[in-house]
Amino acid sequence: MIKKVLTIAGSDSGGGAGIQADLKTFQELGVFGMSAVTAVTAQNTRGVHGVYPMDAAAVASQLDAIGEDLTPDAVKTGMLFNAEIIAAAAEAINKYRWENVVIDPVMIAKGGSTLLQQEAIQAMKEVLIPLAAVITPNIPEAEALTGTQIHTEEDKREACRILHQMGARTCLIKGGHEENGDYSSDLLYDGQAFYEMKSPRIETRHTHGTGCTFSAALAAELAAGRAIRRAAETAKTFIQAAIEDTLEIGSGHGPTNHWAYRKRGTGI
Ligand SMILES: Nc1ncnc2c1ncn2[C@@H]1O[C@H](COP(=O)(O)OP(=O)(O)OP(=O)(O)O)[C@@H](O)[C@H]1O
Ligand SMILES: Cc1ncc(CO)c(N)n1
Repeated sequence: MIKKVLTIAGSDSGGGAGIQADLKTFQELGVFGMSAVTAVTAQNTRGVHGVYPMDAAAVASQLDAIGEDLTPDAVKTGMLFNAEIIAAAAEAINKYRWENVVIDPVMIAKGGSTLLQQEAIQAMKEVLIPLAAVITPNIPEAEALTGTQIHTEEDKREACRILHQMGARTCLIKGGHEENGDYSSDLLYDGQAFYEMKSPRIETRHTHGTGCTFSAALAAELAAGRAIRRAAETAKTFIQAAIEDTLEIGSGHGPTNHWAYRKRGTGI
């Protein structure tokens, strides 16, 4: 049976993040990708030139079109931009009873551009986080959502506990932004136990779209029926390969290599 995964996210004209990263990742992991576009961004490896959000009604209409015909086995959200679009996403998830919901609470692009309005953070906490099978913040996003500061391992654990109390069934804080030089370590908490996934930090500037790619891989694996830890481990292996096997595209922060994981597995 073909598994279907829906991404509700923004378009990245540069092809490395957003909807484009999600659909490429879904394809690589053997699931059928679908998308509801929340915003069009004009972006390349040097930065964001423009952000053009969709009307929330246009997002709702895309979600209804999918919901009436093509039940997804997992859903991921990325850039949602404002409270109205967050409400439209939450409404569809509730209405169609979609499961395996991965919330990647995208807020700011690596160059500093706003991908989520500050005043929408409250809406994310109230209507979206309670629907999350997994939430995958990076460290600044976890800080913004919990109102804490994360410096130590214990700070990360505390942020995970808070996000779990807010209603996310699993919290997975990504360590790409950590100051610690040797490892990139992600922390998973399911309300009972902590589970750390650690990989050697790769020295590179080509990390555009790492978060989108990671959460898309996680959603694809959940759709395929994997348990959360196993899905997260595959997502970690997928992103490690994608960063390591660099493409050297563009003059700024280039995209990751979405086909590196498959290439390694099959010897292509
Ligand atoms: N230099 C690196 N070496 C190894 N792994 C990395 C590196 N940078 C990020 N990662 C991994 O990539 C995944 C995404 O983490 P990150 O914290 O970069 O997400 P993000 O900030 O949301 O990304 P983006 O906003 O660019 O989409 C995590 O699994 C993290 O451990
Ligand atoms: C559209 C979009 N979504 C997410 C990110 C975060 O990487 C980005 N840069 N652009």
